[in-house]
Amino acid sequence: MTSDEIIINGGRPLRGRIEVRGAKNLATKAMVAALLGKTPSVLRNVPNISDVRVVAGLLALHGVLITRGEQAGEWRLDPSNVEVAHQADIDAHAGSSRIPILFCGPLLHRLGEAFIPDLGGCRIGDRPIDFHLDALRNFGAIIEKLPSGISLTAPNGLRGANIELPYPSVGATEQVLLTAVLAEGQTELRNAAIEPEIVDLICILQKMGAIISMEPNRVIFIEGVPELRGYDHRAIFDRNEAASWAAAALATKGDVFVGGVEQEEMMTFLNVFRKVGGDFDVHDDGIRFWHPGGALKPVTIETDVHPGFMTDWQQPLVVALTQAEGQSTIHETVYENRFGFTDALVKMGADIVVYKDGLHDETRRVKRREFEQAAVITGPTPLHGADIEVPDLRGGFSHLIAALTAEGQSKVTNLGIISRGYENFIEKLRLLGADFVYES
Ligand SMILES: CC(=O)N[C@H]1[C@@H](OP(=O)(O)OP(=O)(O)OC[C@H]2O[C@@H](n3ccc(=O)[nH]c3=O)[C@H](O)[C@@H]2O)O[C@H](CO)[C@@H](O)[C@@H]1O
Ligand SMILES: C=C(OP(=O)(O)O)C(=O)O
Repeated sequence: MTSDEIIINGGRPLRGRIEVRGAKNLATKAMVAALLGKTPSVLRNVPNISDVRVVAGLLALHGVLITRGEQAGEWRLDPSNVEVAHQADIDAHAGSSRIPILFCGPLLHRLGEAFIPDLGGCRIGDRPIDFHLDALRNFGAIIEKLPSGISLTAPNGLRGANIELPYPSVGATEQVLLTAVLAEGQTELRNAAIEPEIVDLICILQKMGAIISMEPNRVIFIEGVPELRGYDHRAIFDRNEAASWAAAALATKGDVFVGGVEQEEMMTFLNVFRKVGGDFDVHDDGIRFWHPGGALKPVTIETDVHPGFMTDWQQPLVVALTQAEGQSTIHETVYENRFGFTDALVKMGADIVVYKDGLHDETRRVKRREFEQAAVITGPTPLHGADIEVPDLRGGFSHLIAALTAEGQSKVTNLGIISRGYENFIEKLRLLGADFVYES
């Protein structure tokens, strides 16, 4: 056995308590924001995941001194000596994560130049960066495409801009925020993403001295300031990790208290969880999710930008839907190719049909996006163990859930991808009473 695989004996409910950590989709960006400060920043509740380590490596290459605090998950980031990194060293980070694109604005402000390696992240669609590059050009950046990344300069500095995003992209909104805060003059961003992690990033930037106001209808105003200081901040909890463990509790007919989760950011997920037939109790220190017995019910879900049902939640939930009585439909409107993970579930006995051009009937005639896909899940179908390979982060977690739900033994390989976004998931499985063999 290698440390990249796990053998799971399924069919046992998950029961117990685990804690979620800070969000991958905030902590990594907060680390980049530290580059903008004149003084060191302290970030708490940082998850021990590989995406965080990738960003730490890139920051270190640019001269940021990173030290760990006494408490688990506390990081101090000192940007006093930011410097240009060697392109060859940066190249080593190519394909590792999506976060490097957010270094553009901060490095242009600090150094007047930036080299960004080719991006990684989950392969769930084309994931272009045109909105990022258009916004940066609006601020005054000059961008050159190189064989292994992009190089940027700003010979005349960066100036506030009027930007309207064609779609409320999370990354492009963060790009604009991280660039506008130190740009000269005002920036108006329209059609911005307003995910809770973006609001948390805005809180961090405000602590640093930025002036940012969130207006109705996805408009954000930023008044550039000449300098920013460091921040002290506790990262918002990871909504995706929380929803994943909740889905695991439901699919395995279990009962899991997920500590550190707050209701407000989970509202849309909680509604769906209840409609499917799961139950939950909100406490001050977390949310308990359980399967109350009886049949699960089918649902129709459309993934969307916040406050809609997040695309990252659909993959874990699909496993629970294989156990619902009747036909569920998921319309995926955020990414054009996010159902690849269902092949493994079908191999395990699920009845799932993917419609690559979307599904259009009397209830849904109009496509919201050109590339929509849909999956129809008909249940309940018993799942049986199989050898399966993790395709991407959330798909990988859904494979773990499927193996935990299935009767018999499954071997899940390529586990490393799951460490990109789930801290200590093996230990958490142990805490919840899962039956498995894993050798680190
Ligand atoms: C590290 C991180 O925070 N990842 C999250 C972030 O990804 P990420 O920030 O990459 O996702 P975006 O919100 O930018 O992407 C949404 C849509 O916009 C399109 N698009 C985006 C940028 C661009 O320049 N051009 C373009 O066409 C994408 O192809 C996609 O169809 O938000 C997604 C949507 O909530 C989540 O699934 C990811 O977990
Ligand atoms: C798609 C995801 O992440 P990334 O943008 O880092 O690939 C995710 O977290 O599910």
